[in-house]
Amino acid sequence: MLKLSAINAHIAGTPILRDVDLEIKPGALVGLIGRNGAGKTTLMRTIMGLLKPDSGSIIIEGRDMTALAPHFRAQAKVGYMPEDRQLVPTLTVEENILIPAWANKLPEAEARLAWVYELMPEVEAFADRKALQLSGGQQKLVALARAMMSGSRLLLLDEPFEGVAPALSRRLASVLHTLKTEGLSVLLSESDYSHSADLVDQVYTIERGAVSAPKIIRGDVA
Ligand SMILES: Nc1ncnc2c1ncn2[C@@H]1O[C@H](COP(=O)(O)OP(=O)(O)OP(=O)(O)O)[C@@H](O)[C@H]1O
Repeated sequence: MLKLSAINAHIAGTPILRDVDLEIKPGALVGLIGRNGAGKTTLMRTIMGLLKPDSGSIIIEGRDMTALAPHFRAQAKVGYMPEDRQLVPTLTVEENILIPAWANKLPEAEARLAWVYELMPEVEAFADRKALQLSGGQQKLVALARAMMSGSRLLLLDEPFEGVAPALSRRLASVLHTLKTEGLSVLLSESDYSHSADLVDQVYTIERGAVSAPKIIRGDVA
């Protein structure tokens, strides 16, 4: 599904990612664990094409995406939930969710929205509210819903549990579990194992921009 080979990337002249190899098999839920500043966000932004690597390759579903612009990821059915949510506060929840569909002219937007609402009926319940009227945890659910609009094959979730109250965390975990049973591949970052331990099949750790060999948690991944 996703294969990164020997990725190096810098920000403002400082090397951040160092020789990163990482693979996500179809249907796998993979953790990326590292402390603040370890490089999790930089790695996700690089996979999404928002930061161009200095060297290495990014293969998604067998296609070399290394030099391609971010919108090719949406076409390849990859969705991204940034750590800071990045909702447009003055737009409604539904408008925020539909942004990737409009921006990337995704086909079947209505069917995808229906699927998102089916998995997260609580989001449909506040679909007409402005994003700024929601709690931080509710905004995380909306950011996940928005990522799911384009991400029907692979989802990159940057610290989805960060700052989310326990009840919503459990809800988020249950949605991720359902997505996995539907065959989606997921890369999920966290600063420790507290929420991902029971969820992931495999874990990579990242420290100062270097990613360790994967640790297998569950062996049922293709
Ligand atoms: N815009 C930027 N300018 C300069 N340095 C940056 C910038 N963004 C990130 N960095 C540096 O890159 C390194 C990796 O940051 P990154 O945000 O990828 O880490 P992270 O693991 O996602 O941590 P966090 O959980 O704090 O977001 C850090 O040392 C950070 O200071």
